[in-house]
Order: sequence, then structure tokens, then C-alpha cells
Amino acid sequence: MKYVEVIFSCKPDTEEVTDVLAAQLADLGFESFVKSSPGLLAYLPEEKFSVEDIDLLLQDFFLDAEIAYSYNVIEDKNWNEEWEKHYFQPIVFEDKCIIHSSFHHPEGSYRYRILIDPKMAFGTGHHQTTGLILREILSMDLQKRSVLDMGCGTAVLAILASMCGADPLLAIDVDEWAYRNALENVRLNGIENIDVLHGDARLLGSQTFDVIFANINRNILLQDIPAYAKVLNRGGKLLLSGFYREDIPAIREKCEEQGLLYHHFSEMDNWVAVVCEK
Ligand SMILES: C[S@@+](CC[C@H](N)C(=O)[O-])C[C@H]1O[C@@H](n2cnc3c(N)ncnc32)[C@H](O)[C@@H]1O
Repeated sequence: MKYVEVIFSCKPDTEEVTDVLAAQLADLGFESFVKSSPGLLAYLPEEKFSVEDIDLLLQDFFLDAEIAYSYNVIEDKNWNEEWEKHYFQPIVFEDKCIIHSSFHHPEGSYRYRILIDPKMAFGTGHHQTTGLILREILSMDLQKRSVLDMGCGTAVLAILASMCGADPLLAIDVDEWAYRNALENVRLNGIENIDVLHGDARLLGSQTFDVIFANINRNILLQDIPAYAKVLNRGGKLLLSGFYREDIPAIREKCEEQGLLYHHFSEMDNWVAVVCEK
């Protein structure tokens, strides 16, 4: 599969500009982002690439910034090598969980060692939203809890939950590449109790869960919260991320409409994770 690498240069090159740009590009189908100077590298499959879509997004960009871009078509294989060599460094959470790739050999003793070979899927732990949910997971008792990871990307959240004792687990992603990468990572970590499916909330049926993670984006969450609420067990927790602090009221209202109780939120660089309970 061929990918397009789009190089955005932003003036001013602030985190606010690149974060908002990345969030809007994700809605156009961009799958991976790397901060660069000055701006952002963004990647998507060649068949989803449209110059018109990007031009329109930049015309309507609501922050005061000058953004220019250029692009190259790259082979998937080269992308993986580049990613592995330059972009993905091991990352540690709360001194007890390390996420690294199979080409890293980090020292130190950690209760949870997660191996992720990310390819094009989102979820190395480096994005604020992944980190927010990983920290929530580390603070929970997941022993024998059934877990759904919607929008699983690399499946990093489901893998940590499984290592923390959750059982059984279901991980779902709408993107075929993420689905295949999730399968690979689950296998790589020797985990046997995570089912991985390719699709979206329409796959949810009679199976119910004690805990649901959904780190996707504001619009998909607003659309799918009713489906998640339906399959959440009484007393169960819904962990949502992929949106900004200013989106909390809309997300909270949608959860409350479905009979969920708002519990708390955590925040990093204006990205948030919200926890609700049924
Ligand atoms: C922000 S990434 C999160 C990945 C990973 N869970 C993490 O926390 O790092 C969002 C993922 O949701 C997937 N996605 C987008 N829309 C979806 C939908 N309607 N249903 C399921 N997955 C979806 C994307 O393909 C992407 O892999």
C-alpha cells in the first residue's frame, strides 16, 4: 500500500496550531502525525489523499496561522523503516509501564512491558490522548473485568488492560491497517484473550462490558456514545478521549442523555479524557 506524506509548515509553529491541524486532518483520514520543525508531518493512504480537501481545510482554519504544505508519495515499507529509526522512542508511564518496539532493548524493571510495532496505526503511547487513557487504566482495578477498546489503533490500551488482569477483551477498529496492526501487536505480546475485529459500533451486539475505552474524536464519539452505553454493564465505566477541554460539555450531555453519570476528567495540553459510569 502506498502512503502520502504531507509536510505542513506552520507560522506560528505552536502546539495549539499543530494539535488543531492534526485533529482536523484526522477527520480527513490522516492516520499518523509527527511533529517537525516548523510544523507537522502527516500520513494517509494514497487513495484517501485529496489536495482539494486539504486546501478547503486550510481556507477554513480558525486559528490565526499561515500554513503551507508539500507532499511526497512514499512506499509503506519505507515509512515503517523511517518510523522505527527516527520517531518511536520507548515511553514510560507511572514508573511501571513501558511501551517500546521490538527493535528497542530498554533496561529497567517495569511491571508491564508492552511491545508495539506501530506501522501506520495510531497508538504508541506518545499522543496525549493515549497517555491519558493509559494512566486511567493504571489507576483502575481491572481484574476479571470485561473490556471493549473501540478505535483500538495499535491495540495498546487493550494490551495494557489485558496485562492488568482484564478478561475477556474485544478491540475494534474501522481502519483495515489498524485492525491488522492490532492483531500483530496482540500476538507480539503473547496475549490470547483479546478478540480483534475490523469495523465500528455497528458490530456491537449482545456482548456487554464492564469497561469501555474509546479514544477516537468528538464527532464519532457524539454519534456512537448511545451504542457504547447500550453495551456497558451497570456499574461499568466508559473512558472517552480524542477531544479538547472545550468539548467536555457536549460529550457530558450526550453521556447523561444515555443515563451515564459523569465522573471526572483528566487533561494534558488541552486534550482530555472523560470517565463516566453507568
Ligand atoms: C486516536 S486513534 C486511538 C488509537 C488507540 N486506541 C490509542 O488510544 O492510541 C483513533 C482510532 O480510531 C479509529 N476509528 C475512527 N473512527 C472509528 C469508528 N467509527 N469506529 C471504530 N474505530 C474508529 C481510527 O482508525 C484510529 O485507529
